Amino acid sequence: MAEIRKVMVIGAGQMGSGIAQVAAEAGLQVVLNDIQDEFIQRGLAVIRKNLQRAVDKGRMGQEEMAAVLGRIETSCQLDAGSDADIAIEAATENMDIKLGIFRKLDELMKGDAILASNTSSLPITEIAAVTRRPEQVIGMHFMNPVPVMKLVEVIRGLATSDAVYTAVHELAEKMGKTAVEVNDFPGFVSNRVLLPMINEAIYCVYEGVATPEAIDEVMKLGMNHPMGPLTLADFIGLDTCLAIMEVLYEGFRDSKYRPCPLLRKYVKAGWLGKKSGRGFYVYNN
Ligand SMILES: CC(=O)CC(=O)SCCNC(=O)CCNC(=O)[C@H](O)C(C)(C)COP(=O)(O)OP(=O)(O)OC[C@H]1O[C@@H](n2cnc3c(N)ncnc32)[C@H](O)[C@@H]1OP(=O)(O)O
Ligand SMILES: NC(=O)C1=CN([C@@H]2O[C@H](COP(=O)(O)OP(=O)(O)OC[C@H]3O[C@@H](n4cnc5c(N)ncnc54)[C@H](OP(=O)(O)O)[C@@H]3O)[C@@H](O)[C@H]2O)C=CC1
Repeated sequence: MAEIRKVMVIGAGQMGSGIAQVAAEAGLQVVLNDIQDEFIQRGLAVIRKNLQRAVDKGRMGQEEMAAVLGRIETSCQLDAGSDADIAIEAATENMDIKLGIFRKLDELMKGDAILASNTSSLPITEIAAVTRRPEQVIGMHFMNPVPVMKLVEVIRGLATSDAVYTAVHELAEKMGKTAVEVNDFPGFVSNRVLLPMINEAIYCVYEGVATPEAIDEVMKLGMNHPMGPLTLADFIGLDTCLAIMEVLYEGFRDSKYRPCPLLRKYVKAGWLGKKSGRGFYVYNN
């Protein structure tokens, strides 16, 4: 396959902005897309802040920072990235939204472009099936915060070709990450293991076993987790956590994956965690 030089990132939220940042730092041309310019500007502000911190710490020169930012073009129109070699979709965790985006990408992008999704849990095979190029569709699952976390889970859909897998594996390594190959099952590996633990921690709050602070303290001091599960849930976004639990529950039809009612209640209340200012904790963003 031809070398990947240009990337379109769809969704400028916490994941999309991080993916755009590490891609531009790796020397790739980037088009960052979202439905509203306001979200793109918010994503760019986070990228600038991260790069400025690297400059302040002497890890990056001012000129390099300007060059990285210069490689990021922005647009609210998907066709601005139609000549990119790969699209990495990081829009909201909702199947209808993702299917709509992949249908459009399939129409717009050049024939040999790879279409990747950063979905946390949704089936890659189902996303691929709405395109005319299912062998070029793949999961490229970065971890949050993208500039810091080393892993990219690379998910093969049923039809994903070996050449596309290899190209995406190499791209992840070029972006300074370690790629791990996983097959397409609900929640893949990362969230099949992580989210039931988070959901169980929420059940502990729901059932009055302990306060959120106490639960997080147990897991930090007792299990050496860098963040307690409720802080992590707030960090991921409670809407995303609920969406992942729903995919696990519906995908396996096993009651062990039922989302905690308290999680549903918080999401209905708009308590989405750090990004909305309130979840299990309160934040001054
Ligand atoms: C839901 C899914 O589909 C999959 C997922 O992503 S699940 C979530 C996976 N992520 C995790 O589990 C994260 C768990 N938490 C951690 O690893 C750590 O708490 C953390 C890396 C986020 C912060 O680390 P810390 O040591 O507690 O804090 P701190 O010292 O402030 O930060 C360490 C470094 O990370 C950087 N950093 C922290 N948060 C950051 C962010 N949001 N964006 C960019 N950089 C960040 C800091 O600038 C700092 O960099 P330097 O050392 O170069 O200065
Ligand atoms: N949060 C996490 O820890 C992780 C999340 N992921 C996955 O990454 C994806 C994004 O998550 P995250 O960044 O946290 O979510 P955010 O809510 O922070 O960002 C999603 C962004 O996508 C935008 N968006 C929605 N629909 C479209 C569309 N049709 N076209 C372009 N942009 C759109 C949203 O705009 P608006 O606000 O208007 O809806 C928002 O700006 C999800 O699939 C999630 O599961 C993967 C790994 C970790």
